[in-house]
Amino acid sequence: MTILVEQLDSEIGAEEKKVPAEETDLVLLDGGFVVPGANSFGQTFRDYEVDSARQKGVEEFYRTNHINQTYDFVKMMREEYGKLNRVEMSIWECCELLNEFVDESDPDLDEPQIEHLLQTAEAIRKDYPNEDWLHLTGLVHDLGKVLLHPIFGQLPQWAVVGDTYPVGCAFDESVVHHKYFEENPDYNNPAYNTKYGVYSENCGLNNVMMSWGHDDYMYMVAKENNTTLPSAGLFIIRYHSFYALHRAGAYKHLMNEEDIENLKWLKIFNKYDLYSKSKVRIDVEKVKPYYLSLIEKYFPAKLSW
Ligand SMILES: O[C@H]1[C@H](O)[C@@H](O)[C@H](O)[C@@H](O)[C@H]1O
Ligand SMILES: [Fe+2]
Ligand SMILES: [Fe+2]
Repeated sequence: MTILVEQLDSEIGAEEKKVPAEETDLVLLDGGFVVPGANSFGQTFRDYEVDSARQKGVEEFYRTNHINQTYDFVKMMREEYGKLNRVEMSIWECCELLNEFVDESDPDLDEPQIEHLLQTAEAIRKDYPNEDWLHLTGLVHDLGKVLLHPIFGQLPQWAVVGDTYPVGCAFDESVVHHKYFEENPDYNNPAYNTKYGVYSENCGLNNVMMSWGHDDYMYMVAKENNTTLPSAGLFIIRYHSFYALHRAGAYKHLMNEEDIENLKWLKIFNKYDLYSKSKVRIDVEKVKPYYLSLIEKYFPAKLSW
C-alpha cells in the first residue's frame, strides 16, 4: 500500500476528504496523503454507523466500555497494573503472545494483532526510512493488548481496546457512540461532568487520567523499563487511541506546550496505524531481524510487565 506524506507541517491539522469507498481505490487527502478508500470489508475506515454484523459487535463493545470506564475504575487499574509484577518477558515475546487475539472494537480489522503491528511498522518504514524510533513505535504501540491474556487476568475487551478519552471531566460528543455514557455513573456526578472537571486549563495530558486500556498500560511498561525511545514515541504509545483529540480536536484545553509538539507526530503516526490495516500478510521471519535490532537499541532484553 502507499501512504504518502509530503511534509510534516502541511499535514498538521489537515482534515480528510470523505469520498465513498466504491468511487475509488485511493482517496487523496489534504497534505498530500494517499490512503486506501476502503477497509478489508469494503467499507470506509472508522465508519461506526454502517449496518453490519461486525458493527453490531463493535457497538456493543462501546456500550460496555462507556458504562464501565469511571474515574475510580481507572485509578484502581493504574495502581494495580502499575506494579508491573506479573511477568518478565522481551518485547518480541510479547508480540508473539498477541498472535491469538482479535480486537472486538475494531471495525476495520479482524486479523491477529501481530499482523497489525508489523503492517503499521513496515508502512512507516517505507515512508520514513530514517526514523527508526518511529518504526519501533509502530511495532510496540498495541502491545498493551496483552492485558487480554490469562497471565494478566484476562481483562475484558472493554478494559483493553477501543478509543480512549479522559475521565474526571465531561465526555466529549465526538467520542464514538457517546450516548452510552449516559449510563456511566460519572455522567451525573458534578465533580466529573464539567468541561474541566478535576483538571485545569493547559494542565498537560500527563496529569489527565485517560480511560484504562492498552495505551496507558504500554506507556507505563515502556517508561518504567527505561526505554530510550524519544518523548514523541512515548506520547504516540500513550495517546494513539485518543481519536477525540487527534482526529476531532477536542480536549485541546487540557494540553500543554509539549503535548502540542508531540501531537504533530501522533497525527502522522495515526495514518499508518489506521490505513495499513489490510489482508496483506507480512513475512514475519523476513522482517524479524530488523525489528530485533531496534528492540535491542531502545529496550532492555527483558522487561517487567
Ligand atoms: O478499535 C481500535 C483498536 O482498539 C486500536 O488499537 C485503538 O488504538 C483504536 O483507537 C481503536 O479504535
Ligand atoms: Fe491501539
Ligand atoms: Fe494499532
